[in-house]
Amino acid sequence: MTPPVIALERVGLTYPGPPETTALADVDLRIETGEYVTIVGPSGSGKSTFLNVVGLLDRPTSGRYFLDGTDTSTLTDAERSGLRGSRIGFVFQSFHLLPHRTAAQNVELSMVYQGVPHSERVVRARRALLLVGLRHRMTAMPTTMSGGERQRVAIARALAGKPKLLLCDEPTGNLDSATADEVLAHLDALHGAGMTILLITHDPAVAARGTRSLAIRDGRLTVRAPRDVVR
Ligand SMILES: Nc1ncnc2c1ncn2[C@@H]1O[C@H](COP(=O)(O)OP(=O)(O)OP(=O)(O)O)[C@@H](O)[C@H]1O
Repeated sequence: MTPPVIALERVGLTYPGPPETTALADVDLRIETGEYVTIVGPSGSGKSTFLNVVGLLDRPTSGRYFLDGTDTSTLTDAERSGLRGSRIGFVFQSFHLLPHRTAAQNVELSMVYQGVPHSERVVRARRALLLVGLRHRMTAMPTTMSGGERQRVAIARALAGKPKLLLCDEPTGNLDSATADEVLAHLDALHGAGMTILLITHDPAVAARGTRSLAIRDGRLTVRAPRDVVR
């Protein structure tokens, strides 16, 4: 049987401080392949902390986290980095593109760390950029691109690494609402093609795009209504 992409068992994270702060408490969550899960919460509710744990950037201080069936608590930092690079694609609010590289180079360079040979990097980058509708912008510099185009490059970059999980942190936070809709439509299409997506946001309208929506408050997850009830 295929393990869930994500399984969190009573995961908690307390920052030592001072003052000591419990940012995540007793989080249980399973995300199966192909789900589109959104987590919505106000400022300070624990969204970044949650994302950092799921993205293997921070270690929980209690509980266990399985990624694709691997118990991440038993891994060294180097093993965690390797797993992160091979399984997770990140999309951030502020795009994080290299300003002096073309769209295609930005996507290609993301695969260097994974050890993908140059010729394959070129092919994969092209394919990923086509997938997000950027055939005509492959050689453009990020500074000449709109916010929506930049975010689509960032999505292409995340996809090129062939991740099992796409982790999106406020992916539309820097975009006007029409552009945000375009980017969300691309995420819908990726989900339709089978990608597993976990998206964190403070915006309930963005959260409603997921097929399963959870709320986070004071570091605790609670269930929200599914997409067709929220809309
Ligand atoms: N490095 C840290 N050390 C101590 N406390 C922290 C640290 N990072 C976050 N916190 C605290 O943990 C709690 C959760 O913070 P977190 O950044 O995860 O929330 P958030 O929902 O992402 O907020 P925002 O939407 O404003 O980014 C808050 O009380 C915050 O002050």
